[in-house]
Amino acid sequence: MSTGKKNKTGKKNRKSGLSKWETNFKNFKFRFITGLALVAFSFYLALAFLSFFFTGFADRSKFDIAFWDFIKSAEITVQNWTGKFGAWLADTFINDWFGVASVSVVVLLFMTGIKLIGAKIMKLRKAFVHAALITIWTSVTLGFFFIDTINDQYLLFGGAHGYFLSKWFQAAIGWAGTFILILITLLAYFSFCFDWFIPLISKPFQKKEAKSDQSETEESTESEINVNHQSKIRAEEEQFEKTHAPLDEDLSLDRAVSGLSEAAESTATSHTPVPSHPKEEKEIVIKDDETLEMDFEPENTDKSLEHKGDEDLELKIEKAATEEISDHNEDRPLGDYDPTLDLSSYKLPTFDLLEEHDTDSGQVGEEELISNKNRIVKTLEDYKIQIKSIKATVGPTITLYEIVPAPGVRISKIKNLEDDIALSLAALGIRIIAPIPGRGTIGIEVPNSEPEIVSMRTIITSRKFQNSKFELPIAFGKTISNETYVLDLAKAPHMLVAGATGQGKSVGLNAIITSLLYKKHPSQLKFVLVDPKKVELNIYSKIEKHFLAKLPDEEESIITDVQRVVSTLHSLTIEMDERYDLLKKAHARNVKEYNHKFVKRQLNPEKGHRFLPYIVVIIDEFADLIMTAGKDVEMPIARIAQLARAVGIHMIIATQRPSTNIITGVIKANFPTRVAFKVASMIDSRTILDSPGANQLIGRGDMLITQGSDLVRVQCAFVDTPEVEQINDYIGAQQGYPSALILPEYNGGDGETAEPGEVDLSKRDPMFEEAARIVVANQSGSTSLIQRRFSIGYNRAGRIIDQLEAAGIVGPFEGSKARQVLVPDEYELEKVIDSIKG
Ligand SMILES: Nc1ncnc2c1ncn2[C@@H]1O[C@H](COP(=O)(O)OP(=O)(O)OP(=O)(O)O)[C@@H](O)[C@H]1O
Repeated sequence: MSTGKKNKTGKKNRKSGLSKWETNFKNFKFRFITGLALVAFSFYLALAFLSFFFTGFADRSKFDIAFWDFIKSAEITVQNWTGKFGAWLADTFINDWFGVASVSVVVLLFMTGIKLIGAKIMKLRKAFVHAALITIWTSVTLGFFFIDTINDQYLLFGGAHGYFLSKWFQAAIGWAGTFILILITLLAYFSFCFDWFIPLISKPFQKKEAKSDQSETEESTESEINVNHQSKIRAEEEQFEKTHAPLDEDLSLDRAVSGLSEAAESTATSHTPVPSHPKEEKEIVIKDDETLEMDFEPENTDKSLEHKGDEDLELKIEKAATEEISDHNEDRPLGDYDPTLDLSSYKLPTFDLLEEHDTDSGQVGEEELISNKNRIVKTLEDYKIQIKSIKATVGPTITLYEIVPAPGVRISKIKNLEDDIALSLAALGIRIIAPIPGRGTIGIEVPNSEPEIVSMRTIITSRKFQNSKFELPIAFGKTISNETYVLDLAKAPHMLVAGATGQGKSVGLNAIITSLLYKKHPSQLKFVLVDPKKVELNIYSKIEKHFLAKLPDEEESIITDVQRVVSTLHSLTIEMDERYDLLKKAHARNVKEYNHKFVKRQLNPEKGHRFLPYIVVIIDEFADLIMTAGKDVEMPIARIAQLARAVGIHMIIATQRPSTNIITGVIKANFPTRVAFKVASMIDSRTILDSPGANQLIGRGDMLITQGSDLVRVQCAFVDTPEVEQINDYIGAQQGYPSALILPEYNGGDGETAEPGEVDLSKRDPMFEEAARIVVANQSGSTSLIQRRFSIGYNRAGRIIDQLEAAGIVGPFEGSKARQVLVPDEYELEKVIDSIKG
């Protein structure tokens, strides 16, 4: 106790005036009062300025004396409503400095004031930069236009700054030059600051260009036709032959794959009508139709009928049919499939949705470092441990002191002094790493007296995260050496997160989701969110149509009910099996290879292939779940964890209670990446990390991460709930898919077990035959395939499968695997169908 007290007092005395002031400033009341004062002062200044415009003329002669003489003298009075001080301020700002543009000072004072009070407005740094630019520009511009009023006005519109600067410009580049400069800087400012500005001013030019392009084409087409009519016909004939040449099978399949994704760039570079986007494609084709019909049909037909009357024309009309042109274009080799074209206008969240939290805090002073070093060295000396050198690495919340002990010192001796060192430093959360793997030193981690908050914004904007080539990059925070820590969930491949209540687990989960949202397009990633507490993850329901996956007919996209969790997990195992089948058919080893082949159009969607988004399953409060559902959730989780990495399904499970009955051996064995926030006991730490340490953390996002052998201490990035809300609002406001990604339905296996004898084949589903053909063509008897292909509910698809089984087309139910198809080809199938009809 007494050591602590003494230490505290000592520290207080050592604090410089400046840091005391900083501490006060962090104090909410102090900020609030300062804010109020600034707002009040801004009003005062505004009144002073306003009054100056009316009273400045009357008061102007009084400003000629020195400031103090002016203020002190009781005889001098002014008409300005804000008295002599206000009058003097207004005169100085307006006449001596920036003229009317000085109003920006009032605005800035007001904004700073309300920001300190707690209002959420634009970033002050940004406001200052804009205000400075606007003030300088306005002052020079007014100085330029009112240059002649200098002698006969009490008011300098541009202030002395504007007057002198514009005078200097005029002398240097003349009045025309100055005028152009003023105009250009204004346009540059608008172009730089407002995204709508450049399109707005370039629009009229583009229209003209487009018009002249069109008329040129029309003209040239006409003259071409008139001048070289016969050669045009020949060209058309050749084109017809080309387009009607037998189609390569792959190409025709590719065309079906293409859907929305025709090469967009080709329209930009080529004058030939190449489809880009469905809309554009239509427009271009229609335009061509019109041109062609105009050129060939009415005019030429008529002309030839009138003047020529030969058979050529008939031939020509047929061959100039528009479909041939568009066919020709479709035959062009297609570019890569781009899954993001589904939502082509989707924009990743912008950085300004994230806050910069308290960037000024967390400076570790040299004093603190030296004092800690001395204490460490002294404690070691007290126990007769000599050291060769000591080095400090300052992290955001922790400083690592690395010691090289003198030869002959036993490492275990230092390790045993953990408590003594903690006592001498009067600090919690001291951790000794003896030795630091691969460094040959002993590390002592000491918490900083003023921990820094690592803002999510700094981590997301970091080069390391932005340039990351990881498939599923997670920006967790900063390591002890202040490096951004990014982890690839695709390689993790499953993660266990534990931490006692209030130690930063929820913030950690938000950081994980936020990182992925900042990197991935909705077509590339889906979340399955399980939140038995019902409050933590509910915030993400706004992005249901972009990033969430759920069971069919499920209303809520965030799963809170235990029974639904069980169904969802089983559904995920079905999805996993289906994905495995697809990978097998595609001869791909993992989802990355598979998607690469799909993107390169080497896989045919007609055969059931589809782009596979990553699925990240996040289960919060896993303990609650396992206590209620036990093996029912443990088994599917274990199964997914064992197998799903290759097919792009990754799990993150979080728990407050990392006891062995919750984190069972099966779970632990399949979750190699472990993240521990501060936990209550060393046993908990061992359960989660297989080593102690998590019990010695300092909380508030301090965490240990292991991906196998080594343990990394990371300060988790802080992302506050309002920021997460803003990101969700931003994404939610954009166009999404019609619904969340629908997972295969699972109904406890009931739907799959109808006895073949019970099925009446005379009451076949109208889609029976078509379904049979699809099943045989794909050689896969899966209910969800039928569900997807016909957009029908699970029950109906299940009934069709039962009928197919009764007809001997598919085999019996085989758990979560697709049924075997018993008919080898369509020829055989037709025979089966005929016999049923028979
Ligand atoms: N990375 C961080 N940086 C700074 N402060 C943090 C960080 N993470 C958490 N905190 C602080 O700790 C508080 C509790 O965090 P959080 O809500 O994540 O705890 P939790 O472990 O999820 O608790 P519970 O299990 O009860 O939900 C936060 O409100 C915040 O003030």
